[in-house]
Amino acid sequence: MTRCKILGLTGSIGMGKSTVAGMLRDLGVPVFDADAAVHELQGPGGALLDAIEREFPGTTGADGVDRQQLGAAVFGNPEALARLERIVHPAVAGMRQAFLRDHAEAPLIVFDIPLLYEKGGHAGLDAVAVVSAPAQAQRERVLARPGMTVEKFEKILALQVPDAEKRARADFVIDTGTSLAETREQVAGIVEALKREE
Ligand SMILES: CC(C)(COP(=O)(O)OP(=O)(O)OC[C@H]1O[C@@H](n2cnc3c(N)ncnc32)[C@H](O)[C@@H]1O)[C@@H](O)C(=O)NCCC(=O)NCCS
Ligand SMILES: Nc1ncnc2c1ncn2[C@@H]1O[C@H](COP(=O)(O)OP(=O)(O)OP(=O)(O)O)[C@@H](O)[C@H]1O
Repeated sequence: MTRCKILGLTGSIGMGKSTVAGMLRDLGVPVFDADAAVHELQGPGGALLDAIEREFPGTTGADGVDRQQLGAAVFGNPEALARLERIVHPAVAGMRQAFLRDHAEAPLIVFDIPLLYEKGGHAGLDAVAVVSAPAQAQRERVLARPGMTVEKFEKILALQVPDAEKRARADFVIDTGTSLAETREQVAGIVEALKREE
């Protein structure tokens, strides 16, 4: 039996990573979603609420973490963000290992990791795919989201490895500046190539 292959999926804010992750799931590929893991850990009854409340008093409640408030505390404050990451990242890594154990029989699995290049999460990956679109499309998508401001968007962009660098480092670039059908075709091509490869 050959070992299960692991593809890392990443991309900057608004580049279409969640949409592409959905396309991969439609093709039957198990996808571990790091963002969903964070939401679970920070949601109602989440395992990290006590630790977050101790470090950032007043940012949690019955509904879990107040993401607007915690985001305001950490985006633009590197020291605070580092404190939050020390709480969140080890817990996410544990969930990822459990997912891998649960899907060890699959020929291909995907780790959807928004901050793969920022936080150096390459270990153990066979390849990385970066989801990318022109900067103008990214900006329009992000600013259309409820609760997003130009200021918040720019703070987040400043924290992320530039798209051009991600593209240069990736094994595959998935273009989401085109139609959904064209993107779906690219995704299917990558899945086939990885499954074929020894
Ligand atoms: C501060 C929090 C609560 C804000 O939540 P909110 O729903 O407002 O934003 P969201 O999580 O959707 O992030 C918005 C954008 O910021 C980026 N971002 C989030 N955390 C970080 C970070 N630590 N470093 C750089 N960019 C980040 C995301 O990739 C995304 O592009 C949340 O981002 C968080 O807990 N971050 C720390 C944990 C982490 O590193 N998560 C990233 C996925 S593992
Ligand atoms: N060809 C395409 N491929 C992917 N998404 C597309 C495409 N064309 C338009 N879109 C739209 O762009 C948006 C991308 O949002 P999505 O939530 O997938 O981004 P994301 O990278 O996961 O964002 P974030 O990192 O901020 O969570 C969606 O509304 C999607 O419908």
